[in-house]
Amino acid sequence: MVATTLSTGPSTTLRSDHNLSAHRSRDHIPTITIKAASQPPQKWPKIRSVTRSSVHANKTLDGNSNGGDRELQRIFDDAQSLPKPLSVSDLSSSSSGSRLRVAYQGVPGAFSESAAAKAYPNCEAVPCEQFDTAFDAVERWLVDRAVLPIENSLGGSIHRNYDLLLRHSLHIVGEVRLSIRHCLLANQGVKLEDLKRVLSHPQALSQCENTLTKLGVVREAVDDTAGAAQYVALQQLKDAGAVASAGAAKIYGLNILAEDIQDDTDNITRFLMLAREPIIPGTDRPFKTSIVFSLEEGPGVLFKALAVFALRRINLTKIESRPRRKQPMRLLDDGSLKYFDYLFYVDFDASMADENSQNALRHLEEFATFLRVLGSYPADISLT
Ligand SMILES: O=C(O)C(=O)C[C@]1(C(=O)O)C=C[C@@H](O)C=C1
Repeated sequence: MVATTLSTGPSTTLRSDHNLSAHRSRDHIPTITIKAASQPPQKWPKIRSVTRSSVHANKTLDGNSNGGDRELQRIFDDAQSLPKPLSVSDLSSSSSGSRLRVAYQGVPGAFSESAAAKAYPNCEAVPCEQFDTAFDAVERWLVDRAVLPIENSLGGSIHRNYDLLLRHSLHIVGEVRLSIRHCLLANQGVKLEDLKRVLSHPQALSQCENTLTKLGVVREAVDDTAGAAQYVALQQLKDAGAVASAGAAKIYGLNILAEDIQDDTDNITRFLMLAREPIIPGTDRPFKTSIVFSLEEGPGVLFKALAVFALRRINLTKIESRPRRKQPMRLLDDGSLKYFDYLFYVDFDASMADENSQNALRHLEEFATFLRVLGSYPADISLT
């Protein structure tokens, strides 16, 4: 028996136990839950330390007399296991030669899993129940990276994930763009006209708005596209379908009723790769940098902030504003009430190794009330 968690909407979470005997091939794939973060799945080495400093603190020398060689070996082993700054070469494999473990939200067959495979072709993709769990898994050294969808060409920004970037202190070390091709899946023998409801991730449902409206089905939001497919299969639903990938159809033994059902053929999602340590930015290839900042109230302040880039001919590729959660309202010096303090997330086409970028951020720092560099990383210039 495996516990599967499906969220049926923003506020309700449905937890049900399913017998996976019909799907034995997936039994071995551990999905990380919040609880599992403190009890790693058995095939992973037991992780005792969770921070860089506690890694150091745990390494004590053995004072035994016959331990000279052993001691040296241990020091050597310890040195090998200490975290090293990531370099660009770490983007496709782990420096120790072992497979990089990449956490993603969802179950096998989710688009985030494909994004992990695109970014790190030989990685071990580790399914997590929630994005928070994926972040946690990196922070607790259970995995090496997390993958996070951040924006989509049809649906726009994934706001919640912007908030997560700020709440955690992981670094952006890469990005990938993935072409998202949605299929309508159902159990064998179920026809299009039998469908009364369709389950999927809210982003996926909104990307297929036109098709689903034409079908006149009820839409039900769940945690991820592949999770929807898994649920439809496990429950052997006859009146429900799932919007998910062709890969998910294969994994969960579903039939593809319709292909490419997204509103636009070119449906692209941009994912970010996150790590505990930043990579050393280079200038040998196109780099992007992501920052977040806040500003004082006043006319033209945002204009001034953006000018620090324009003056240096730095191209901005994205700007997103989000209300500051902890301080939604505050009193200004003149006694008036300011309703929302905003955080501005900006991506620009330059590496932090460029003096030009460093000068721009130094300039911005002079008047920003808060500034954080989220990461400087190689731009994904591949065709999706
Ligand atoms: O549900 C999935 O398969 C995901 O990987 C999540 C997600 C998203 O959050 O945007 C990823 C890509 C698609 O845009 C639809 C859903």
